[in-house]
Amino acid sequence: MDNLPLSAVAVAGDSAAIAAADTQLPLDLRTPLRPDAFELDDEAKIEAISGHFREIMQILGLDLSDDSLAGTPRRVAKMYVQEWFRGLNPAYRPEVRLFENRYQYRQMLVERDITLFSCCEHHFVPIIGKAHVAYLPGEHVVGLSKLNRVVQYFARRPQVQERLTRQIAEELKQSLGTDDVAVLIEADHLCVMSRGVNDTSSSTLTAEYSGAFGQDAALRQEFLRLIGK
Ligand SMILES: Nc1nc2c(ncn2[C@@H]2O[C@H](COP(=O)(O)OP(=O)(O)OP(=O)(O)O)[C@@H](O)[C@H]2O)c(=O)[nH]1
Ligand SMILES: [Zn+2]
Repeated sequence: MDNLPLSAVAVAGDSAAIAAADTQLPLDLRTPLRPDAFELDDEAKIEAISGHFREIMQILGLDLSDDSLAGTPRRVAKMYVQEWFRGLNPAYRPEVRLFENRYQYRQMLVERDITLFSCCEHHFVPIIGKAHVAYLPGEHVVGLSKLNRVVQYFARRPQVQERLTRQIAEELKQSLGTDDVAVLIEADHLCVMSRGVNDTSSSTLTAEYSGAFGQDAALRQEFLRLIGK
């Protein structure tokens, strides 16, 4: 399995109907995935990726018999499947539990400075930043940690920041049962910082305002004030 060619991985799922990811999102917001994306289980993916990463290291001229390098292919494969790209798998989509809004809290609720760790899908290097999300509660409120979990689920994929921002907003709208949602992401892209233009001071801000946040400039201003912008 270690050296399973990529073509074999591709052929494996051609005919099977696989639980698709992101079916709750509009087509244009879904992360582009192959139909056979979940044919291999996590362990099989780790084995296959280890083999390919070993080849990459060998091509670079690294001696894999060295103690420090020997375990790297498997370490990288585990990191990809179990951590960095965990959010590709709909099995890990967080369950967002709602509670009755028993105190009739009607003002905006903001969860700010949510740690965001993602991966640039163009260069496969980290995107590191913060997400701020807000919503206006109706009859229900959400457990706070679920807001962080939704951010993390979509962040743990190969991403572009624009799609990440809109995926989070759309998921929150659906799971909270309201259009009144705001998402703002500020992030550093290692592809900009460490290579190419090598700019270590610029950062990228993206925002999505829907429902009342889209219509009411004062509400948007209040959100920006609360997150310190
Ligand atoms: N819009 C957008 N672009 C991104 C994001 N992450 C990386 N990029 C950009 O994707 C672009 C890829 O452009 P290419 O010209 O194909 O790649 P490249 O030759 O490596 O480009 P340079 O980074 O300019 O060296 C670069 O301009 C990146 O800065 C993102 O989240 N959103
Ligand atoms: Zn990049």
